[in-house]
Amino acid sequence: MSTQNPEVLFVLNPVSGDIDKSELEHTIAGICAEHGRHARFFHTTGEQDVTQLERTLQEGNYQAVFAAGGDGTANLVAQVARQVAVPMGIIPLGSGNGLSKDLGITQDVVQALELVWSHRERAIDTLSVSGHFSVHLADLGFNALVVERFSHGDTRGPGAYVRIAMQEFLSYEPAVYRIETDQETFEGPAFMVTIANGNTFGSNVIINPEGKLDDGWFEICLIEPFPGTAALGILYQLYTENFDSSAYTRRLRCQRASISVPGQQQVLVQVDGEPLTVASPVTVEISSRSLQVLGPASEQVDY
Ligand SMILES: Nc1ncnc2c1ncn2[C@@H]1O[C@H](COP(=O)(O)OP(=O)(O)OP(=O)(O)O)[C@@H](O)[C@H]1O
Repeated sequence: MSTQNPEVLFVLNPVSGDIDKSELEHTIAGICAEHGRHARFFHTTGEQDVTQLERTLQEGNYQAVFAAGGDGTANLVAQVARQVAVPMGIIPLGSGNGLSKDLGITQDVVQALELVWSHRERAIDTLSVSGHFSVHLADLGFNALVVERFSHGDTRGPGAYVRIAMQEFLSYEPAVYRIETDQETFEGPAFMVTIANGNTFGSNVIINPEGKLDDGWFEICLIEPFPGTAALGILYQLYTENFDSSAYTRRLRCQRASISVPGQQQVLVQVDGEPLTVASPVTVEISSRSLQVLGPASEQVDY
């Protein structure tokens, strides 16, 4: 169907966040039409989405592309949007929606749709984690294991993370990591090692409070092993509250890094919520201001 109105593509993930999205297309299309935009939809399948989305964006003439899902959907849209140079926004419809929170995007779906006609466009950094695109947070260690278990479970939503974390914690043994960055070297045990472009996990844990999405740097945030007496409090904080004042946190700020687990050929890494097994060492590189994003027009936050 041809239209005079600028077209906006919405990438809908039908399974994200355990949210029923059956009425959503109708709502989005109606609100967009009221504001002189023509909404089109791309439904993710979980298979070949990068290739299919790239083709869809190349064949169309889209003013913007919106990820309507969680952080995995935002990662998919970001890697393709960057490739085809179309700005992206996020309609938060996942379990955690960490990147949308870092961008100051409201978690109210209808309000977030205002980004279609009222926004501030900015360029943010992106990362390559052993060749895998990351725009938000990746990690090795405990959280990667929880994400991997979560991905095999049949329940989505934040409650499932907490339940799995509690189960896994009881038998978890922190590994020893060797981290070489362009600034310094660290070697020692860690409970988890987060590679942070952004600040905040979907659970609202601020793992990297000083990080900025557009400063050309990323942070490696370590949570070092903690005594058993502190365990429950830390675990609770990690999945429910801010975690920026812990005595067990260390940060390495850098532009390049290599992370290995001595004695292991392969390691489990979660990248923007997706679990992957990659060869050790894990290499991390930054592409400065390589992705155009649409944040709130009123947003004063310096990200
Ligand atoms: N049609 C589909 N059927 C099954 N899985 C899908 C489908 N479309 C996408 N996926 C999978 O959904 C996952 C991404 O979900 P997403 O991260 O957006 O939501 P979430 O995990 O609920 O939220 P968050 O990451 O914010 O916690 C990817 O693993 C992707 O392969």
